[in-house]
Amino acid sequence: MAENPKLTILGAGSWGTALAALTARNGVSTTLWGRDRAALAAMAASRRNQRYLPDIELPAELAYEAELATAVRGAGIVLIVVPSHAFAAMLDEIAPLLDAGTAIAWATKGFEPGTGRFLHELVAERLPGRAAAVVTGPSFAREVAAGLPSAVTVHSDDAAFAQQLAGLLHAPNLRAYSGGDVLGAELGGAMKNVLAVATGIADGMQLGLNARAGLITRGMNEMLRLGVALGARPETLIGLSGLGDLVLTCTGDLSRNRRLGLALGQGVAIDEAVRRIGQVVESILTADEVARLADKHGLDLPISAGVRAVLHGEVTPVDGLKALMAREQKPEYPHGLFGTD
Ligand SMILES: NC(=O)C1=CN([C@@H]2O[C@H](COP(=O)(O)OP(=O)(O)OC[C@H]3O[C@@H](n4cnc5c(N)ncnc54)[C@H](O)[C@@H]3O)[C@@H](O)[C@H]2O)C=CC1
Ligand SMILES: O=C(CO)COP(=O)(O)O
Repeated sequence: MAENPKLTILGAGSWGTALAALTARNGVSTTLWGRDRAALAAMAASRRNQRYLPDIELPAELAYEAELATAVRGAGIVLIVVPSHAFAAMLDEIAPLLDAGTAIAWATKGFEPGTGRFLHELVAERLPGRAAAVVTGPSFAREVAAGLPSAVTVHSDDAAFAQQLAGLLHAPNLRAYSGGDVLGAELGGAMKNVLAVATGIADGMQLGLNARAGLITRGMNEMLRLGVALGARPETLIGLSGLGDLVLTCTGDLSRNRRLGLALGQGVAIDEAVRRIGQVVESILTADEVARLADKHGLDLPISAGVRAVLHGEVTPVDGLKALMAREQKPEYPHGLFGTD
């Protein structure tokens, strides 16, 4: 791959725009594609993403392209940052348009809705034979775009590609690490969104700081048990993509998933809460897929299951909490630290 590959970012929401601003500021030749031509033209003219990051001035070096074929042509790396429900269709759209050597990366957090398949599985199936990497970690778009200190991680089976992409993202105020556990990195980034709803609900109900810490810790335990059952490495789950993003999203009010929980805990109806947030809230789809994976592996993940039930209106937040508190008393680690013995 070229030493200074052209980077094309697909998805001009908050995170796609923030990443594009970051790499363009880093001197990487970056093109941003979004499906909304008018919004993209307005961004090019004003150098602002008025809807998603209105306070951020975008770098003059950032290029915009509304034609998908033109956007991906000649790209060394295509980085996909659309919501998970649009991910598979995005892969199908670009498949016939990509140059032979173009590598694929994604910063989407979630699974294929309805199947529980990981996004890397979709990439391997629809764009076989290409270097592939996930970009994840605790990183609110607005803070990255504002240049506040952050850390992310890039995982790939291809160590050289993970290292190369991390190098393109690495900046004076952004530490980009790399690793080789794609599944673990994806699982943490997806599952923390569900757990953020749980802590949001507890905080919305004003249950106190002890409740929040208990939920984060037991939520981490659920992530470890599911992750290890699926083949993730425990160290990935206690790293930036798992624990790091869990802490951020469970405690930071910039999180849309946490804000959904806060609203539900305050008695707001789910449709109204989603309308107020006005951006993608991945937990709504991810909660079903976590439940599907847990069932498949015979795991009882009570916090994640409770969030799913609340999101489906099967229980109220109050009853969901009562059910969690009424569970049998038991050892903290009945099956060993990672549920492996
Ligand atoms: N915002 C953040 O701080 C972070 C977001 N992420 C992840 O990045 C992904 C994207 O999230 P955001 O940019 O935050 O969402 P957003 O709600 O800010 O923007 C979503 C964008 O996706 C576009 N979009 C929706 N459906 C599409 C389709 N079918 N085809 C093409 N584009 C489509 C929308 O037009 C919009 O530009 C999510 O999976 C999210 O979990 C990951 C890390 C940080
Ligand atoms: O993934 C994120 C930060 O790392 C963004 O979280 P939300 O999608 O909950 O806003």
